[in-house]
Amino acid sequence: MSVPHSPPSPAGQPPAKKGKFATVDGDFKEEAAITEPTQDVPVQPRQRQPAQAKKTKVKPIRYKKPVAVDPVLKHDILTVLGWSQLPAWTNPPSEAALLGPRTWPKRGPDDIKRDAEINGEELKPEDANRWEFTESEFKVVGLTSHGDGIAVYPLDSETPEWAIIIPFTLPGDRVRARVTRHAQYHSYAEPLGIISESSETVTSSAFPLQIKRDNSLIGCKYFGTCAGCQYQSLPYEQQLALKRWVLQKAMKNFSGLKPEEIPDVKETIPSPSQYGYRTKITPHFDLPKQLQPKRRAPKKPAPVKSEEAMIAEGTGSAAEAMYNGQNSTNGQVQEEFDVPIGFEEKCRSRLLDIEECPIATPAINKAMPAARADVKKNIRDYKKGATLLFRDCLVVEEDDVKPSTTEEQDAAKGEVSLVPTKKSKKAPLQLNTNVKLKQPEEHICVSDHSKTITERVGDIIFQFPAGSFFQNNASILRPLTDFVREQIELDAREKEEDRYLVDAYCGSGLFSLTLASHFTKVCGIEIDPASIAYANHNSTINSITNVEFHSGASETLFDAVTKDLKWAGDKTTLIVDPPRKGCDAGFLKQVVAFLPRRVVYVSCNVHTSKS
Ligand SMILES: C[S@@+](CC[C@H](N)C(=O)[O-])C[C@H]1O[C@@H](n2cnc3c(N)ncnc32)[C@H](O)[C@@H]1O
Repeated sequence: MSVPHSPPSPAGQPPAKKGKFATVDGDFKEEAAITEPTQDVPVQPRQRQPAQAKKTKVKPIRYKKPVAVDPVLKHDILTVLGWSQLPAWTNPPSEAALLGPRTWPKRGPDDIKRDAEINGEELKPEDANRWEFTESEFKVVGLTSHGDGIAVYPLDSETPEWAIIIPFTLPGDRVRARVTRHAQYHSYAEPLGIISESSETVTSSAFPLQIKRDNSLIGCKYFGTCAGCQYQSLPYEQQLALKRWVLQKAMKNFSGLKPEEIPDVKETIPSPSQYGYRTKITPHFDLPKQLQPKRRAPKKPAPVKSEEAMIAEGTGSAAEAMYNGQNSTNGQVQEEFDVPIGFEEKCRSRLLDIEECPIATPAINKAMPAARADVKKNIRDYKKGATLLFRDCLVVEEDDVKPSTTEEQDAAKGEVSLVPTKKSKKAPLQLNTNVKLKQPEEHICVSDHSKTITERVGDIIFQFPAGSFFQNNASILRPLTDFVREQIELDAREKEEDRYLVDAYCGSGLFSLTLASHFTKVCGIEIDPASIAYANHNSTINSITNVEFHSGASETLFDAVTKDLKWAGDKTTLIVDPPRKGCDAGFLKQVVAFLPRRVVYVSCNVHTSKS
């Protein structure tokens, strides 16, 4: 997560004072994906089977014409290839040139004959001339802002330098990789093994950092295959340096600021925990092909039976009966489906079966086996694939969610009524305002989107719907909110009775409530009504009385602030923490018109903090 403050000067305004930018680490190294090497160094790139051990079926390389080139990736590639290559970007090689036999190393007729023999296949005459790509050696010379290695390969005489993106590799690595996909301006390859690894001494203008792989640091058995994490093979301080470099590049290349206006990027603030910190994960699963609706056996009208009757005759739950006896255990042997439940595999569009996720909290990892087993056992009950929710939650002394009662009863009990989350159509929840954390603190895992989650940041307790946004790295929340407070630097000339804070995109009130004691009045705005209801509830349970929360789009915020609240810009601090896509242009226009005294911009995607 990047936390720059003092945003770039908006168009038409005097340049922003040269400020400081900092990154706070703690993203899901999205954040968020190796095998046994072909030779000496274990990268954990994908297991390469000895030729005789397995049938080798080389899939044809896919060519996908991209709709638009990611400008950040384009910049990273051209920095490696040299900007003299820019003309090639306006006239990219054709599909035929990319896929043509002269482009990539060829498998000769002997290879094809050998493979056919191994696979027990008959060699057809046309196969003798069939061209297929095999793997090759690549030297990695750069790194994309998303953490993938960039190698350069001579495509043909017209394109002597062509970029190959190879995940899990680092500048300085010599690797074996198999090209799997071409895009219009570069190709993707999956790593097969490291031939020689990056060394500390390697730096270049395209990659100015000194990094060195240390595979003993890898804390997850899926690292190198799962698309979730990129940097586990690097010492943590080098991961932090990489994050800072990404922010520096973004400021230089995408902020629109003149070089003299570009702020210094401070050292990345480390996350107190590097594993076991993530409080939410959402693995998913697809239905096995055999169970997908069009493949299911057509429904026959079946006599309606009671659930008890079905249980008595061993046909399981009513849901199982939907599929016309397909699920019957009545004398038939059921086909077992080992459904992968997890995250996308890097380089391949398929799911990886994840039994544990070491970056998630212990409570989440404890809950995963039973939830996974339940899905696998009851896979026939699902009509389609789904995403599972695992969310870490502090245990409160009493059950915090109570059934809806009358308003008077609720008022008498000191309860506030909350609107249901967008996804749940259930009756409004009633939350207990007397929230006491179980001592010593205990964590559980919650999977129901409509349930209430409890977290603590310093002395402040936060509750929010399990299905709504809350920062995912609990260990970094105190340093993050402290950092934001330090950046505000209220000065003595700001009268205590005249200090206002606007928290745009406030969620369930994280910044409003952790900063409220420094301001006369605080106003938070958030588009998700459920989060707003919980923000109000959070101010109640923490006895914070100088905050008000409004449900609505931040784009409409300043009308309320200037007309209704009558707060002046020069007395108001603005915190902006938008979703990954960044702020809407209308909102930014209003910020410029309002001219707040200071702005703290919290961002999880530095590349959308431009504007
Ligand atoms: C990155 S989260 C930040 C939430 C909060 N500041 C926190 O740290 O917990 C962004 C929030 O913006 C909300 N949001 C998205 N679009 C919005 C809009 N147009 N106006 C107001 N809020 C919006 C989302 O619901 C989400 O809660």
